[in-house]
Amino acid sequence: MPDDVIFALASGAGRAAVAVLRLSGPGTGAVVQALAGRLPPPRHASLRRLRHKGELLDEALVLWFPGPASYTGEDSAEFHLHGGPAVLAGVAEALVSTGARPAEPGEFTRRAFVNGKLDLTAAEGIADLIAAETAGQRRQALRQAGGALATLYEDWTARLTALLARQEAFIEFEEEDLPSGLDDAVAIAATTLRTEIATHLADGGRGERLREGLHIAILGAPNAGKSSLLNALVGREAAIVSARAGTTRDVVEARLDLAGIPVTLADTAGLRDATDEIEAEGIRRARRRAEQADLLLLLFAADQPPDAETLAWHRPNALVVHSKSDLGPVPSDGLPVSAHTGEGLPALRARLEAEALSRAGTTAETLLTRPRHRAALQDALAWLDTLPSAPLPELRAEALRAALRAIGRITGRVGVEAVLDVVFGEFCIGK
Ligand SMILES: Nc1nc2c(ncn2[C@@H]2O[C@H](COP(=O)(O)OP(=O)(O)OP(=O)(O)O)[C@@H](O)[C@H]2O)c(=O)[nH]1
Ligand SMILES: [K+]
Ligand SMILES: [Mg+2]
Repeated sequence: MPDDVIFALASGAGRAAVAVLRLSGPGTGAVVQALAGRLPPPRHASLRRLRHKGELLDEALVLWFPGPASYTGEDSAEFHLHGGPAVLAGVAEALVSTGARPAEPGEFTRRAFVNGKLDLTAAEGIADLIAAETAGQRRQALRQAGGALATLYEDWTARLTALLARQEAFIEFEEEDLPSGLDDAVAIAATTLRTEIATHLADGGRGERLREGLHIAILGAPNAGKSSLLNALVGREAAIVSARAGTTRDVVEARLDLAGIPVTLADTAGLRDATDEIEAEGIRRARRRAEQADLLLLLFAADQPPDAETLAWHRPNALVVHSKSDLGPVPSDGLPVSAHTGEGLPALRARLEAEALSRAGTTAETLLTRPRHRAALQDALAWLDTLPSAPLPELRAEALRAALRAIGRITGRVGVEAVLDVVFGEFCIGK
């Protein structure tokens, strides 16, 4: 258990009207007293003069949060200072001279986890909430920080623990002492659990995609109007547009918010057999980006015949867009769009929003959000899958224990020891 007092700026860096400095650790009360005199009443903002070596540093609001009813579970405090660099430097220096030290990244939340204030998924939710750029991300992060995933996984953990307890009892006691069919009951309950975990996993990666953002790449022949379309969709001149074929070389990225889902839209080099070394590298990058993208926009310009290079990218995740629709009639197999007149842009945007919503999370469900959740649940599922064919009760118990450990890795609460209490507490077998 760490007993040093840590401190950090909780508000953003830079000059500001108010800067919030946060402290945590068992010695926090003494540190606050050293700077601010007597402690304010718990959880009430009090105006205090902060002094160090006789010098006035600032007049600040001081909040005192005695543990365990604090964010970290430890004694904690906040100074709401005037947000100037000299004030912050002076207070930081004073804090260090009292023995406090600057916090490591994430250290407050880490201490909260160590003190049982939240599980790992809630801690991840808090990190995601701070990083959230769109409303969709914010909703998902808030749900996770509020314990939605923890509740789901803890429910599974509790049920697995109960199953393991029964399975252990089956091994421990003579069969005639137990209700008949107990082993079958374990098998049936395990199958139900298995189905729930499998359903949770079969989410199409929507929660992860909402957290990480969706990648859309624009592909097409040189001069198909890719850069013009990117600029039109994001409403600024993000990429260079010119009448010369082969203008774009590097992948040009712009961020978009589509129905609350963060999207990185990538403009790429026009696809063709390039002889120019730099252009050829640009086309390699375009192809690499296209391979990684969640969605492809294939551009075919009304004034050019469809090119084989772009047609080759016709895949299930590709949308056909007929660009420069102001220049003439276009086929009906795609979306007509003109970056010059704006024709078709609202329809394209609506289509992209629908595609984004179908691929990324919605607000109603509790979705897993990180590859580590997925990996651990797949591991748990694989162990549950061994149950029906495991020839011995001991092996079935081992499989249940391994599944429990896998889910315990997600929440950070492994808790396999708890099973012993359940075995001898829940089962009064009369021995
Ligand atoms: N009439 C018309 N011209 C367009 C439209 N979109 C782009 N253009 C023109 O087409 C030319 C090429 O546009 P770009 O956006 O640079 O095309 P690109 O596909 O990015 O080209 P590369 O980067 O060279 O592969 C420019 O002269 C644009 O002004 C459109 O919707 N209508
Ligand atoms: K061009
Ligand atoms: Mg371009």
